[in-house]
Amino acid sequence: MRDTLRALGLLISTSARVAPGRSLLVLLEVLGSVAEILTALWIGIIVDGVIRRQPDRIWFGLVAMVITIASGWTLSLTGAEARMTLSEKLGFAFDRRVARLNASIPSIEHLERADYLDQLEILRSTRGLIGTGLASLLWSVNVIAMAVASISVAASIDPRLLLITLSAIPAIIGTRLRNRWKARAEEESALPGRRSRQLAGVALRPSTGSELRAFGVRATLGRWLIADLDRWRRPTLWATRRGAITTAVEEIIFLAVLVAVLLWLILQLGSGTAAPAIAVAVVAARQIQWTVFGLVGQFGSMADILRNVRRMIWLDDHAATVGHDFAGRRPTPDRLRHGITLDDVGFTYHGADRPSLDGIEVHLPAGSVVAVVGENGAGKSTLVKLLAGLYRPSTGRILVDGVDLAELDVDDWRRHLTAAFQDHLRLELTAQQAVGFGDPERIDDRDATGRALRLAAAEGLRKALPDGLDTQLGAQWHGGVDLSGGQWQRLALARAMVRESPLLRVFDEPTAALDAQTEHELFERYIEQAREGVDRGAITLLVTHRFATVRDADLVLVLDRGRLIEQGTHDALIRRGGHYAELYRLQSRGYH
Ligand SMILES: Nc1ncnc2c1ncn2[C@@H]1O[C@H](COP(=O)(O)OP(=O)(O)OP(=O)(O)O)[C@@H](O)[C@H]1O
Repeated sequence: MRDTLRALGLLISTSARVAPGRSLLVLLEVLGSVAEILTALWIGIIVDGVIRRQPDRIWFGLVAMVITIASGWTLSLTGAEARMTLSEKLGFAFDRRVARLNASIPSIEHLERADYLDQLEILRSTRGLIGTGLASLLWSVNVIAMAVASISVAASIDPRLLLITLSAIPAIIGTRLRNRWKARAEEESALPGRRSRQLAGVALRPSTGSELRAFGVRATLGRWLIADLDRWRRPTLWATRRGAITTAVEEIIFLAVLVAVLLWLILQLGSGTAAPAIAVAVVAARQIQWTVFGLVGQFGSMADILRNVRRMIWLDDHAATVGHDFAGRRPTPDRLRHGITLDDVGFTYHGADRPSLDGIEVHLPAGSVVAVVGENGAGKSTLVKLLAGLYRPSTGRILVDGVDLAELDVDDWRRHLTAAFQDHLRLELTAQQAVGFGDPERIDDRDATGRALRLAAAEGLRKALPDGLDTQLGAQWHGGVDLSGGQWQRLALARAMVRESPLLRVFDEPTAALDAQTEHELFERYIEQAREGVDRGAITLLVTHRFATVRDADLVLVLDRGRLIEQGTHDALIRRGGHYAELYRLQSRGYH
């Protein structure tokens, strides 16, 4: 109930904010249709005037009816126009709200959570429904008014007609069932809906097209896509079919009740003079049916809308919970004096049954170059993401010069770091923008981009592009050029070099698509860069699989299945003759 009230509040406040005038004008449509109810009253007066042979009553009824119909139409048309515009504006407002919400969450966890993505998918597939929320809410007032009016009219004709309202009971039960089925169908469709869009995307992307063709799996993918589309539509079809059956049953019950009540009336009134009374009773009975079913149906629609507004609130609440973990407001210092300390840090991904990082205790000294090595799945990227503030540790703390990272303003912290990730962005913009993205304030700064390209050893790439930095990237755009995997990676590296004086630079296997020699050269450049930032205490953290590259690092961290098993300089670790020394020996043998 509390959730429903919150949903109603959100609906009304958002409507009042995005279209205050139209939110009021929508009421005219309601007034218009309430006015039309009066038509029944005027007909009654006209009929009465005819029976009693009173021309004044007949004229009064006729004039009142014409005025009512004309004003009802005018009000309805004005209100309907307002309703349509309001629906659009409200729908857009909620779409924007979802987009803003997604962008505002500081963590990336929500983008990996199936339940969050499912709710988003449902909101996407029911897009537009929420837009009709306020109009539908006001229409409910109208439907209630009509129901009260028609029930009162019926009661004044013959109280036995009220028995017809009993047919609302199966309609209420049916509506509740239909809503439950619909909600279940929405939940069940979300996952196959997301998957079918993903499969369709895979089939259409040029980067995946070659693998699909090379493996000859296009037909298989097509079959899976059809199966997922089927799984996506089936729950809705099932709910619709069962819904139609319950509606038919309700209609039959209603007809049975109607016939029974009318027979009772007819048998008691007898024949002849009772004909007009029976006609009025039939009209009143139809009116009751219309309003009762309208009322129940209206509550069904409102339940649909509110269910989706509640989903939005669920997303809001999720964002607020995540926001709570990122509520720190302290500014990031301009230089590191001591360094970054990981104090018993552990991290478990949402839904995972074991931690990806466990009990990490290490100090990254200010001004150092730190290398992180370990086998696939050891937890290297997770560590980098924790340091970048993309997740918060599940246990322990990360201390930046003794201050918990959670206490720092996350946006300010990110302004003080720069990163190149393994799964880097392929920004299909101009080359200038794709690099300039590394510092939002310098997206169009050509000097900054030129410097960053030099530092990333990617100047050759600029020369190779037909329009230099103005070249549109991506073959799917007019005049766009595609790049090789290594070239994209160099752009990502250059992007990480745009920000001039970061406190933390993280490179998470940014050179995996480059050859070992190039990686080595680049790593030497990183070290040069790191030495330049030494007076700021800047830390450079490099994740790599190639051990030869990390020899010059000040500190090497060796991760194994989420635990930090060794740390020290390359020489110290080799002397120690442990896991690192063993892996280094194996790799050196492999390369020579
Ligand atoms: N989003 C996620 N949800 C659940 N588990 C995850 C997620 N990302 C990674 N993991 C798990 O966490 C563990 C550590 O992954 P991580 O990506 O940090 O390893 P890594 O050392 O960087 O591996 P690689 O060298 O292959 O990049 C792995 O067992 C992985 O399956």
